[in-house]
This record gives sequence, structure tokens and C-alpha cells, in this order.
Amino acid sequence: MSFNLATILRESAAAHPDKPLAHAGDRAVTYAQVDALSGRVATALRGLGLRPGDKVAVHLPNVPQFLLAYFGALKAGLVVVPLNPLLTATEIAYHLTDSDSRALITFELFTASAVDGAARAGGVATYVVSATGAPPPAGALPFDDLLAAQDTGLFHAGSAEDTAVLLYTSGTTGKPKGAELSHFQLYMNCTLAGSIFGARPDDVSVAVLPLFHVFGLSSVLNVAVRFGATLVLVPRFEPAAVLDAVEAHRCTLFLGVPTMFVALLHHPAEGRDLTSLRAALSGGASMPGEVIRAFEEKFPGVVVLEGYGLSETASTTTFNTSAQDRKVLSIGKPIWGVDTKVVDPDGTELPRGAAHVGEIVIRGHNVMKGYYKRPEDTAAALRDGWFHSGDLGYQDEDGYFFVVDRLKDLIIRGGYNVYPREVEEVLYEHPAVVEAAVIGKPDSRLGEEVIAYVTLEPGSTTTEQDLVEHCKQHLAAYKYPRGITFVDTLPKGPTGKILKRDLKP
Ligand SMILES: Nc1ncnc2c1ncn2[C@@H]1O[C@H](COP(=O)(O)OP(=O)(O)OP(=O)(O)O)[C@@H](O)[C@H]1O
Repeated sequence: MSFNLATILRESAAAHPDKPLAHAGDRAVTYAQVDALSGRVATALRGLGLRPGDKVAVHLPNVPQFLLAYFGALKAGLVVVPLNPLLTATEIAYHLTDSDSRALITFELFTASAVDGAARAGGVATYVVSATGAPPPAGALPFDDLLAAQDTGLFHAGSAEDTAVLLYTSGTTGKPKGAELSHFQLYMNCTLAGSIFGARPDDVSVAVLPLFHVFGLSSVLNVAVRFGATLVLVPRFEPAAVLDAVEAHRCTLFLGVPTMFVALLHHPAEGRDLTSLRAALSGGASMPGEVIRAFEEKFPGVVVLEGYGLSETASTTTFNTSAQDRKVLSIGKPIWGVDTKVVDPDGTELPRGAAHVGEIVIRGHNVMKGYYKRPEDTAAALRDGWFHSGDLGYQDEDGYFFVVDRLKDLIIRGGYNVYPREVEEVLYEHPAVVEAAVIGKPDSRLGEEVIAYVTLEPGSTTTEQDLVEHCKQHLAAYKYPRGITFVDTLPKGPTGKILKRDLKP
């Protein structure tokens, strides 16, 4: 079957040409404009000598040019390599070289590291999106050069199985690897994810999750374009910026990671009209039950639904489909066409029930083709057709899946397994706790000891002993934290997920 993911843009642009696809500050771009301008980018990229299958790195924050670069490259049959804006020059050089990228589209604020990284990678045509109108430095060209080409209607429909996007894992374990996702996989995922939560053309979605990451790219951008909805681009997460966006554009959907929900929960919202919001979708990390309860209380009319997925699974894998069907603390059930099961280290499926914790493995149309140029890593991750997620979980008697923790975050204290998430849940239930992260600290006697890092409500007088006592009341003796450090903030990655590796003592 021949197909191109950019079909989602073409069809929505035909149906709603004059509708805003994206608001950015006080500017808006319509579907017709994004369609036409991305057509120019497609022509210009081909004009550089790039051919279908060649790679183009897109190193941009959530700005309209991201959409032009993304759909332009797709229309030309090129593979998009989204890059984290925070990468250093060395990391950019690594990603460009590893992915064989031949062009790089970057942003004025990151130009120094991007141009340096591209020079080290060698032979990478570099284009800079200007925020201030300043000309790009030597060795780079203005992004506007790509917009100077004609829109010739270029629309390369190769095989639906061709790679559309090469998504780099953040490299918590080993070097970052590029997960190859096809046009078909990304199309299926946005179609199914959007259908499940009832995405509509009149939806207005807050796009604050970074678009270079699978959650932002697939579940925010692709879903919105697939369903002809509107995005409000927010380049950097600040609770006030999100609430401003909701008020100004009557947003109906918010997608975020749990730390964003926590920040919104603790930000004053009195006097604001946020009644347009109908659903808030959480993913990327475990959502504490207490946060869901408090969020829905603070924002009446909003239902919080949690889903689960990875870069390697084109985003959505399981989902809680509605307020009626959801189970708080669960990641829901697999989406249509996706199988999920829990296995022991030998790969044997475990029975249902909370006592049977094992690794969550996934099979279906959403699972990546493999890691680019890494057959050994691909073989290790994809065994007998099942993708090994590295997440520990179980399936309950009703078929709902639960993530208990990441395999690599599991704490083994004196031979007993302690799942940090369980301890964090208890900490979140304490009224003074804003955020909590539990990790294992090397211990000569027990192997590992359980410790926690916590941020408290401003002005709170809660002591370490208070929190330890609270945990003791709700957790078995081997689980409660033996040390709690109060910090002002917890380290977070570009998506807002707490980075436990940066807390390791
Ligand atoms: N609803 C959820 N509950 C718990 N964990 C989740 C949920 N959704 C996603 N995750 C976690 O996020 C991971 C996938 O995220 P992503 O693909 O961004 O990689 P990452 O773990 O952040 O970085 P790395 O590249 O180092 O693996 C999952 O493996 C899981 O641990």
C-alpha cells in the first residue's frame, strides 16, 4: 500500500482550509497556510538533492515552523529526526551522525550548539528559524530560504511501511537509539488515540508537551491534525502560560505529564474561566491517584484520563477511555490492534492479579520497526515479535494494566522488592507534599536503602520525621523511606518527567 502520513494534513486542509491549525502568541496559521508552506519546504528540501528516505533533523521548540518542517519533510518522502532543543553540540553531532541526517532545521536560540554540532557531523545543510530577524551565522542559512521555493504539490507516497520518523530515546541506558516509526504506525496511532477520547474538529488542544517527543508529536500534533482540530503552541511549560492559553483560546484538551498536573494544581486559578476544558490526558509517567482527585476537584468538568506508551510504540499503547471505564492508578487497556501481556524473565505469561508482577511486553501495529542501524539492540528489545518495555506491571482480574515501576528503578532492599511508585503514592497523599521521588541508595548491609526527595508546599513546617511517620502508617516496615531530603525543585527532563538518574547519590 502506498501512503504518506502527511495525508492527515492534506485531508484536514481540504476540509477546513481557513481554520487555525495553530495559535502561537497572537499569531495564527491556518490549515491552508501550513499545507502550502510545508509544500514549499518539501520542494526546497528536494532541491538540495535529498531523496526519499534521506533524513532531516528538526531541532525546534513548539513554534509554527516545526509544523512546516515536519510536514514539508514528510511530503518530500524524507525521514524526520526530531531533536531535543536542549542537546549540546556534542550530542547534536552524535544524533546527526547516528541518524545520517543530511539537513538540520534549528532555532535561533540554539544556533551556536547546532551549527557547531552540524560542522562536527559534516555535510549537513543547516537552516535557522529566526526569532529576532537576525541573520544566521556563517555556515547556516535562513529557514526563509526554504519558504522561497514554489509549492509544486510534491507528495511522495511510498510504502506505508517506510520510516516516517526516527525518534531518539533519551539514552537513560546506553547511547541514544533511533526508533524507526513508519507512516502507517503513526497514522494508526493518532487515528486510534484520537477516536478513543473522542477528538473532534472543534477541539482546541494545549500543545505544551515538546513536539520533538513521541507524546507531543503523536498524541498532540498528529491527533489534532488528523481530526482537524486547533493547537495552541506553548513553547515552555509554565502553569500560568497553560492557564492563559486555555482562557484565551477556550481550549478543550490538555495533555501533559504528571509533574505538569501537579504544577497546575498548585497554581492559583481563582477568577479564571477555564470551563472550556473537557479532558486532561496524562502519560509519560505514573499519575498519582491523589493528583487526579485533586485536579478534578479544582477544575470541575474536567476528566483526567491516563494512558501509557513509549517512543518505541508510536505513543499510545494502553488508555483509560472514559470517566465511566477508567480505573484510577491503572494505565487502562490496550488500544485496538495492540496486545499487551505481563511476562516473567523467561518470557512466560503471568496470570492476572496484583501479586503477579512482571515485565510489560507489547505487540501490534504500534511497535517500532526497530532501532536504526542497531540489529543487536533491536533483537534484544523485540523478542518473538514482542517489544520488551522495561516496565514492571501487572494485569488485574478485569483486564486493566498497572505499571508498578520501571525495571531499572526497582529498589531491592535486603532482598525485598520496593517499588518506588508505591512509596511516592503515599507521600503524595500527605497534604504538605507537592512532588516526590523515591530512589535506592547503595547500602553496604542491605544492598540498597529507600530514600526520598520531596518538595513541600511553600511555608510548610512539615518535618522529615512527620513524613516518615506518615509513610510508616501506610507502608510495610521494609518500604518506608529511611531518609527524606527536602529540595526546592526536582530535576526534570524536557518533557517534564522527573529524572531520577540525576538524583542518584
Ligand atoms: N502512564 C504511565 N505510567 C507509568 N509510566 C509511564 C506511563 N507512560 C509512560 N511511562 C513511562 O515512560 C516510558 C516511555 O517514555 P519515553 O519513550 O519517553 O522514554 P524515557 O523512559 O523517558 O527515556 P528513555 O529513552 O531513557 O527510555 C515508559 O517506558 C514508562 O516507564
